[in-house]
Amino acid sequence: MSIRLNCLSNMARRLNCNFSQWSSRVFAAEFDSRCDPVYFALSAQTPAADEKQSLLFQKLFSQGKAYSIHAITDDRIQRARSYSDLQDKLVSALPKSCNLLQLIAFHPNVNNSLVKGFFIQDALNNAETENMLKDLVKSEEFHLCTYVSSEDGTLWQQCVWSQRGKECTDVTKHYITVAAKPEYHPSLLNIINTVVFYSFEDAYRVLQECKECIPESKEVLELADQCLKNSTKGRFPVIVIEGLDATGKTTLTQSLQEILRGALLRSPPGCLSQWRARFDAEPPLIRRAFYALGNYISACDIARESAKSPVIVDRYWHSTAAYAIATEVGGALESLPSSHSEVYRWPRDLLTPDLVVLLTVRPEERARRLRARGVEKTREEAELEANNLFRQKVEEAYRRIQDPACVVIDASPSKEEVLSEVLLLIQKHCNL
Ligand SMILES: Nc1nc2c(ncn2[C@@H]2O[C@H](COP(=O)(O)OP(=O)(O)OP(=O)(O)O)[C@@H](O)[C@H]2O)c(=O)[nH]1
Ligand SMILES: Nc1ncnc2c1ncn2[C@@H]1O[C@H](COP(=O)(O)OP(=O)(O)O)[C@@H](O)[C@H]1O
Repeated sequence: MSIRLNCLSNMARRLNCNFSQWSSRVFAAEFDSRCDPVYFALSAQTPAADEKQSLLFQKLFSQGKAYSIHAITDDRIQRARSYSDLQDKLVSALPKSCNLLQLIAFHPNVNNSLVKGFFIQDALNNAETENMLKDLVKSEEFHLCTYVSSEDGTLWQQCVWSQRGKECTDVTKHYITVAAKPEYHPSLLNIINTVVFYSFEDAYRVLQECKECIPESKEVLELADQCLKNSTKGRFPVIVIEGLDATGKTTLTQSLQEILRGALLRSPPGCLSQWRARFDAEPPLIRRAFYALGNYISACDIARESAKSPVIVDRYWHSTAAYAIATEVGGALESLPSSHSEVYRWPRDLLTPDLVVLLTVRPEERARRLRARGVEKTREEAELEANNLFRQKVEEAYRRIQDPACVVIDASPSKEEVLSEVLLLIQKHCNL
């Protein structure tokens, strides 16, 4: 089967669907964030013998008809929001006979090359599925493919894409081949300046790009404009208390404020509280940029207050980075970036605290305290409750952040015991 690449590339260019971005990528179809994805790639030529394809066939293509769909717009805000909307639409509209997998298309070892989409297995080969997907493609900038096996059992991808209602009628097929498992889980390519931000400018730029679609961004940017980008810490110590919900941060920080006669601050700062729920509803790119700017605005308050007294902060950059990394990185705990990875690097332009204390509590004790407190959990905390692996990833990401690293404290004992241990720590680290 000769592949008419030239024709396809010309057509792709005409349809603003840069074909080469697909043919040179590896695809990772993830059944469950707890196990390794299945990796495959497109091949312009049919390899002589590809016995491994039968494994691929078993895992991905033997469950009825298969499709893949990706948002292809170059606008990262629109792509992030389209992906989030697409997920909601697929979950609600796909026939029950379908199995929905996350599908990542990426260039191995190229940061930010990752395009997220979905792989759909339709066990009953339901015509309704294809019609529903084609309707989706007609309304958005999506790249829709179907997968077919020919008489000799080889697997092919047929691309059917649309440019807002103009469906391409000429389909071309590409041979699918098994791809080697990359050195790192592909989600690691999507962390730096996509879900974790290492400079004020990078976070600020994301919200600037949101001004049209999220008007509240303008007010957040105005507050960020008022903060000094490189806030310099005053002469008094700055102590950050970190930990999952219900580890005792609020209780401890209030006691520390009284005893040290200090200022008690938090991130995101109170001035952003009114918009928190609004940005929590946005995809990670936007949400994490919001929390990142919250840290810079808090840093401005910390700089001012630390000129007058010790400052205690309830959550700061460790929370922002740990939750973002743990949410983004799929696969087992081992998939997390290694301890020396640059993703754990403190932002050079963010005020650095003198001491960061990470409170840890046994899961059952934490659950007891959450119940006792009775406060509504954030979506992320509900996820922590349900997903032990996610909780382990958040805690491990906290521990891997350096400069400054967390000092880990077992916060299971009584409030008084935890308080006295942390006071000793502060005395030792901050000469207070
Ligand atoms: N503060 C903060 N929270 C984040 C961030 N990223 C995600 N979150 C979520 O927001 C939740 C905590 O929000 P907070 O306002 O700190 O709630 P809280 O009442 O201080 O939580 P606890 O005091 O830990 O119970 C976390 O459990 C995460 O689910 C971040 O960068 N900063
Ligand atoms: N050391 C402790 N031992 C027992 N209960 C605690 C302790 N610290 C806090 N609590 C209780 O656990 C619940 C959660 O504490 P809180 O300070 O709100 O945690 P966080 O701010 O980390 O979410 C509260 O009801 C609080 O009274």
